[in-house]
Amino acid sequence: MIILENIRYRILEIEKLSIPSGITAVIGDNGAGKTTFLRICAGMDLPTGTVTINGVTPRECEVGYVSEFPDRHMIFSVVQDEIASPLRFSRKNSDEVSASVLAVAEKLNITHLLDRDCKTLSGGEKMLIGVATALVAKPVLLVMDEPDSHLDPETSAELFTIIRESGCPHVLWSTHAKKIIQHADQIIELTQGRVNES
Ligand SMILES: Nc1ncnc2c1ncn2[C@@H]1O[C@H](COP(=O)(O)OP(=O)(O)OP(=O)(O)O)[C@@H](O)[C@H]1O
Repeated sequence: MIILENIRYRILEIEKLSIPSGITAVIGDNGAGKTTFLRICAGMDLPTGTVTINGVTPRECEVGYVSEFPDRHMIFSVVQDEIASPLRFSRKNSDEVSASVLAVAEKLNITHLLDRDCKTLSGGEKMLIGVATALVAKPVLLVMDEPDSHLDPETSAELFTIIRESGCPHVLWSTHAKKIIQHADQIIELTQGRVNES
């Protein structure tokens, strides 16, 4: 369970919100606060109030974050090094890193991209590399900020199935795509920084 209490941060004002496990679609108009909400859930920004994921703060557990603009956050030149980065930074041994990178690349059907230069990828390919990099360390929370804005509907639907099958306990998926919203386990709708009660 993700629990937010007494949150005040920029546009956000959330008294109490409990998010069960599963895929949660985060929706709302432009400027409603979706990215701000995702960033505090991921522990990237620290609000007034508390955010916990299964009883601990986001910074005390493994969180994978996929930005709306994943190429802005890529730090390595070659795709496989980029995907490997969370594991290398946590000093996993190289055999384990290689096996995990290959496994996540196979799941996302991107093995043909592993040797490519990140700069040469299309927008959709960069998004899939961002998802692979976020998933490789088996996060307890996967946060994705409008991944479908760069993906064609078919790839977006495939991504939904892959994420569902990944076994990641908590997924926050900001989206405007009706199909994703329909298939999510729950929906959080934001209006000017507040959660709509439904
Ligand atoms: N660093 C910041 N400082 C001050 N205000 C900010 C900052 N970042 C975002 N905002 C404002 O907070 C509001 C919510 O922004 P946010 O990016 O969370 O919305 P969003 O729902 O993700 O929007 P979109 O769908 O357009 O991406 C906007 O009015 C935005 O201008």
